[in-house]
Amino acid sequence: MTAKVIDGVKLAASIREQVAERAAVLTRQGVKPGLAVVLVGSDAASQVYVRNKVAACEKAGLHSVLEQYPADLTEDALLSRIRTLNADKTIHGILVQLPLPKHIDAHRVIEAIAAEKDVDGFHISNAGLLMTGTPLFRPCTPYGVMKILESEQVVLRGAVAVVVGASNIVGKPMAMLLQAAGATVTICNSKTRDLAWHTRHADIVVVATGKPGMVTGDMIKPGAIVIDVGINRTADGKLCGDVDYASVSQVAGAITPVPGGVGPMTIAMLLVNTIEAAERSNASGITP
Ligand SMILES: Nc1nc(=O)c2c([nH]1)NC[C@@H]1CN(c3ccc(C(=O)N[C@@H](CCC(=O)O)C(=O)O)cc3)C=[N+]21
Ligand SMILES: [Mg+2]
Repeated sequence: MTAKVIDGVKLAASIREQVAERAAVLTRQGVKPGLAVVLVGSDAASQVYVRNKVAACEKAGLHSVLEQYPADLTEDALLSRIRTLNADKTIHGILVQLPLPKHIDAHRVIEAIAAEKDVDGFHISNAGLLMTGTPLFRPCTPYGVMKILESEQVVLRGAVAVVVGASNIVGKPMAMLLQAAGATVTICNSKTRDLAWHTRHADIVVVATGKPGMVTGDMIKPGAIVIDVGINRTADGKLCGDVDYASVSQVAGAITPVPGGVGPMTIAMLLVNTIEAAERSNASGITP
């Protein structure tokens, strides 16, 4: 069997079109949705990502502000910028690009973002709301994966799902969203004994480990859907995921490629979250 290759670029484009329509409605009502993206330091990959995010905003008719600071910015200075953005009525979403330099406590920074502007969904109150079944913002990458599964018409009720990787930004919220949709979810980690035993039982496998080639074709149930969240750069500068694409694509029913799978969806869902934030502030009548 050769897996269907899921086109994340195309799905992301259609979601961004819907965002553009909602942005136009809000703008006519006098509320231009705004996103602030904050980058500390000059990591090359981070610069590419934040520029892509800002470009996607402009294309969808959102207002965006890119704030770039040198790597030696103090934590206090960053917290102070966040407080200013929290109070800025033209800004509905705030994203602080991770990772942050080591001298800055990322937890403290995330908790400083107003929960109602936390379009990454990383704030503890948003994590708690997701866990208790009343999400405000769903973290963009897992949210994008859910949209992929929906567009592939994957039945989640009663399905067996395995999430490989237990990070706060992907693995754990991914498991929560799958669980809320009725799947039976196992979260595996780097210590899991016999990872293949788990993945072979799964109808849905989501891989977010940061280690290329961790999941191979022999670990996949024939026909399963495999979602590759990994983004790794090979020695020759090419992008690759965490899944061994060559072998898995011979066994899976469907697979997301890297690039062109989950990555573009992450950006599309960031725009969705920003629109939702702006719509909520408009409905509450607080913002101009
Ligand atoms: N606060 C915060 N929020 C994030 O959402 C966040 C972050 N920090 N730090 C870094 C990661 C990474 N991330 C990506 C988003 C899109 C692509 C993407 O569009 N990837 C393209 C390829 C892009 C390329 O060519 O490099 C693709 O997979 O097709 C990748 C990675 C968001 N992140
Ligand atoms: Mg740190």
